[in-house]
Amino acid sequence: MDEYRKLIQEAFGESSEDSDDDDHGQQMEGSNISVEAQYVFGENPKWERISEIKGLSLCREFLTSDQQSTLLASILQEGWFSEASHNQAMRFGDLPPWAKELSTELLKREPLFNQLIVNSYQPGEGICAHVDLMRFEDGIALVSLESSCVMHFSRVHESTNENKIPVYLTPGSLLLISGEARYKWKHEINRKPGFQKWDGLEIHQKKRTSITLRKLCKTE
Ligand SMILES: O=C(O)CCC(=O)C(=O)O
Ligand SMILES: [Fe+2]
Repeated sequence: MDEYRKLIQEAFGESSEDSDDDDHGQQMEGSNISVEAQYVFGENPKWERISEIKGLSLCREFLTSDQQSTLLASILQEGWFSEASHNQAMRFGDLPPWAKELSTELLKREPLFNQLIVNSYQPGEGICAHVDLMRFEDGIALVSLESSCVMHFSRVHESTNENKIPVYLTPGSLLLISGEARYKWKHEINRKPGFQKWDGLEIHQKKRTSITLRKLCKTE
């Protein structure tokens, strides 16, 4: 489980601002994290590093199917997507309890994330290549729910369609994006017919939901 702690620290840095807070401080201590992380992830969470891209790590079985259903039910209850034309919700500051739980209980990140985006994609909908805004700190956590998809990474200055690195996101997976992966690579999801292929097979598209957690940079 040390690997898990190392990944979290690599992606989000040391627990800093709250280190004088006893509860929070303790959570980043080695043994506690092992016990709790084991409880949350089961015995063998499988972390993969995407070797071509520094700062990108993927855990395909981050959430159990029960945890995925609970999260989706919580999002549904928010009522953000009750109208078909609504496909994105953004929250700043105090996040809803389920998002806090995702961030504190599962990611062990202190201080808390204070920005949340939930994207709801119909089949065929995706997101254009982009680097997340600089007003967010390094270290972005992305949870993928419902339909599997392939997210493509390309270097910031690369304008051709070559050299894209595909990352396969199955339901319940967690992607940690930091360092070069966050600043030197763009990410995109092209769900138009023909683009969503993995292992030579086109992915059968259903609705997809993603949750991203970030921290706003401090404004001095
Ligand atoms: O939906 C996704 O998986 C990606 C979302 C994303 O890149 C973003 O909100 O910045
Ligand atoms: Fe993004």
